[in-house]
Amino acid sequence: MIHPHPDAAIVIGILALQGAFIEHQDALQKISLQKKIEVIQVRTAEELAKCAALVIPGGESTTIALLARLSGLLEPLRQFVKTKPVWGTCAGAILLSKNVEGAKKGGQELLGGISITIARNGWGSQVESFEADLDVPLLRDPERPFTGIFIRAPVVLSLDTTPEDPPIKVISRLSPHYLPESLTSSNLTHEPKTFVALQQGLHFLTTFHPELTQDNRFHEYFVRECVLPSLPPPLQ
Ligand SMILES: NC(=O)CC[C@H](N)C(=O)O
Repeated sequence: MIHPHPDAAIVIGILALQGAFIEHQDALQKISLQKKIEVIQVRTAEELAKCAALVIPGGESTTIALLARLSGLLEPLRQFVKTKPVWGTCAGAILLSKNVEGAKKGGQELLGGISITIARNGWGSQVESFEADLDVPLLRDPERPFTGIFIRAPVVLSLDTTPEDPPIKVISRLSPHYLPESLTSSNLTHEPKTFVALQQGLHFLTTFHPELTQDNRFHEYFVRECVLPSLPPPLQ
């Protein structure tokens, strides 16, 4: 393997087919870790090939998948997910899931990557969108809650890991009282439905929109815990 120069910037792509990709680009560019980060917008397989990691933004997962297919990106994205870190936010979280409920008629193209079943629009339509303070014990300044912005957000229905899969780590969960009646059940404390930020191996998933706040601690977490560990030495 040819090791990139230790001072080479880490190229992180933002899938820029549809949705809130500019906000992710702004948030990542504000991160000051020990490595330089170059953020590029990805619309082609050639641009994807330049990336060490990828963020799939919020938007409409069916539209993003359709545009990915039309632009010849769907298969390159599926291959990328097999070896490099990907963070999916909201619609991106749906695309990163192995299974989806509430998909559009005729089914929904997914990339896989995180072994969960997720429900599109789990809280309902736009009018059920909400904000919630999240506990973030693994982020910088853990005593400071993170404002989660949930816009027609998906809900994690189940963790479907097999013995061969990396374990799923819950990074942040929602207080059960935010769950809609339709999703509540007796044993809420360990319900996957309260899990709103998950990590599995190098992949990361948030069902809300960190990029719509001025708080880039989730962006820092993704780079520190998913991107840097995926790089060949001495870049780590
Ligand atoms: N804010 C969002 O990304 C919404 C996701 C959208 N409801 C979907 O199903 O893809």
